[in-house]
Amino acid sequence: MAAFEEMGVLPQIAKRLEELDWMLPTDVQAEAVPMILGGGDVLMAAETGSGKTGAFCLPIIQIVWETIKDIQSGKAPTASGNNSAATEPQDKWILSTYDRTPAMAVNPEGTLCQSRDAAWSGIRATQGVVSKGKYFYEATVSDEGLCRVGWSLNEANLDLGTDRYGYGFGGTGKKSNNRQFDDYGTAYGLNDVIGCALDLDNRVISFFKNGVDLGKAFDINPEFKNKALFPAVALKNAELEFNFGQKPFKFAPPKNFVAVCQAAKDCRTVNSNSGVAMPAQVKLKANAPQAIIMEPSRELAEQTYNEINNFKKYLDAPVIRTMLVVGGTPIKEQLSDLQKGVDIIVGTPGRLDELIKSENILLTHCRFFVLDEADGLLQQGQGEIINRLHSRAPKITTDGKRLQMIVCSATLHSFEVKKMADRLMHFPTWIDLKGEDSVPETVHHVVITVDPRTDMSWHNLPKRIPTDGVHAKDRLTPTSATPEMLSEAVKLLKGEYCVRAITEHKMDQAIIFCRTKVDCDNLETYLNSIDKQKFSCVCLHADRKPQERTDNLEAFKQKKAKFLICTDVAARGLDIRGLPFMMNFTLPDDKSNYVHRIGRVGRAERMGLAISFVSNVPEKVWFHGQWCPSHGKGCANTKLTTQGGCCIWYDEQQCLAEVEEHLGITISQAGTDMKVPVDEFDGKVVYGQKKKATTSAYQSHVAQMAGAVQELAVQEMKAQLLFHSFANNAKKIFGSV
Ligand SMILES: Nc1ncnc2c1ncn2[C@@H]1O[C@H](COP(=O)(O)OP(=O)(O)OP(=O)(O)O)[C@@H](O)[C@H]1O
Repeated sequence: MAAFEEMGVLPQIAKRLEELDWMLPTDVQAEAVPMILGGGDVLMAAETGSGKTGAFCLPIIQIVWETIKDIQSGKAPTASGNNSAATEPQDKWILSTYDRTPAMAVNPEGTLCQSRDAAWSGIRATQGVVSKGKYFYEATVSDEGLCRVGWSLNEANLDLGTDRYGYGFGGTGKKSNNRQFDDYGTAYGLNDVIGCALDLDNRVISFFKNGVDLGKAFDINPEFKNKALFPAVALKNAELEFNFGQKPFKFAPPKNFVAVCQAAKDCRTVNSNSGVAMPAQVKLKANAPQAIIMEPSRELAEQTYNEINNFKKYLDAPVIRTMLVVGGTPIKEQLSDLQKGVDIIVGTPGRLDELIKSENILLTHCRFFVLDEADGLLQQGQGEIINRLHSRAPKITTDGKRLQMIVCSATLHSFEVKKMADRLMHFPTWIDLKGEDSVPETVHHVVITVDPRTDMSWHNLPKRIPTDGVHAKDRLTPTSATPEMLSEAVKLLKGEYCVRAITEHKMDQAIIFCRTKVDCDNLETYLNSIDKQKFSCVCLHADRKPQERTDNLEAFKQKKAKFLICTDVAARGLDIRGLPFMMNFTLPDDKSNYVHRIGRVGRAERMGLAISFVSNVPEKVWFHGQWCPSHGKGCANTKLTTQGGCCIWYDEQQCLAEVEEHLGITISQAGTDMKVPVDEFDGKVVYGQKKKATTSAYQSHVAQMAGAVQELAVQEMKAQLLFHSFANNAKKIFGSV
């Protein structure tokens, strides 16, 4: 418990972790938790099973709880984002975090404001100018959306230009005062720079677009002669960056005009709506979560959702409300749950996108956007949804804090992820505990070659696994070694080898990954046909109904079924405590999925064995691309894709070479007797159990350090001798030293 509290984790959360037997943070947690608590975007890459889920869930739960607690207790946030009831700086020209509408977010520096609300939001500066002088400031449109910029009195409403106290110039090319919208200048948008000129001597307001003078926009109402005018802006789903003169203007101000921040003291006024802390202006909205966590599969979303509910057990006043948003569940239920209120949402991309697009989930309060298994999400083609959600989320929250993006996976080193990070993240910190993709030491992984030319047992197997039908139209004669016959034989042998491996290692729990859904179904049929008890198994793939998927995964976790047969949908993230074995019936198409698949074992320091069956003859397999009208369901087009069909010749040896090159290792081979080569240490390992130290940790540490300590002693001795000879020589030359 102390270790997590030392990292800044709340005692209520640390108490729960102790009950979960999490005595120490894992390496990635020790790095990531303080980083995320401190704010900022984080990219974390750490081995499978290294605790990444906890690394991002714990700080998010804590910050969401603290934020809601502050808002409910009326502690107003300050521009700097902390919650002290401090006043705003009286001498600086910044955007006021108090004189604004709740949905208008401001960055801690007070120079950038943004609203993602469907309604207009407004804000004014902390200071204004009065009586005489010619003043100027610039506003740059830094994100698409609607905006009106200009000047207004303190009593103006924040929807600039909709009453007589405000004077605005909108992106639609219209000026606005007293709800009068007239054509003026030209329209403006993303990256345009609007110069706002206020001539108090002649009582005139004018605007500039990218340095071009658009002429007089308003004569200021003489009634306001002794009233201060403040820089002001109204936004609708847009973002604007202000320069009150603290840095060089992009376009020179007109002659005799000075930056508004250079106004003489007697011509400046502090915004009375600003300054001392106001009652909390930030209001919570039922369907506006503080955190959105995106997962690549419903199983992983459920798992993370359950973990969060687990971690927050002792947090109350406020209770953090969580919600699972995945496809395949009635949307009506989700809509009513959203109206009851939610603070953290865990979901899959499709359903999240649907509910956010329809504004059933609002992003106005979202301060965490998490992409778990990020490279997997990009591989699934979810990049567009990620961009869309990110663009709709405010980059600065309503209490002045920056949106935090957390991106994690065990295999993050892909160009796609780096490109996305550059595009969406704000100076992210990389927490990279393992460099390129690697396999945890707790995973023993081996390859078993499948060669129907040397192992002829496929000719007379007592039971044959149903095969995937790609050779249904081929003439297969067992005596002929045609590519088609050998390919079909590979399929038969893999079924046999799977049974052989289970028997040899007395497997009582294993995940078996197949390349296609039909392979999963065939293997399930085959194992059940041999011995429903000894080989009890369930399937997990996208063609199974959501409820069946949930039930099957639960049956496997409860050990009611010994084997979980699945496609890559389960490759990432699934956490089955102490899982001892996994098998690759066929290697995955994507080499990074190899790490994710075998990473289902060897988690939380427990040992695991991963066996991959790799054919060394080409195998004809299904490949249903976009062109397949049935997306593979009941497809019988056994032609090759090059002939408009849905099959390819799969070169598994090539896949293996890519995996080995990707990991920079040569994966050890085992024989068709399924015996796994063990070194002297491995012989003592029990898969599924924690690594037993062969000696006490201290002894093995001492043994390990002995050489280095010895070397140090020798160096120390040499240094002493050198010093004495130096001292003696110096004495001879200079007398006493
Ligand atoms: N600090 C800890 N102490 C003890 N066990 C932990 C700790 N952190 C996580 N675990 C356990 O380790 C297992 C793996 O954790 P987790 O699923 O978060 O790993 P991961 O890095 O997300 O794996 P993957 O890359 O496969 O998604 C889980 O069973 C979890 O309960």
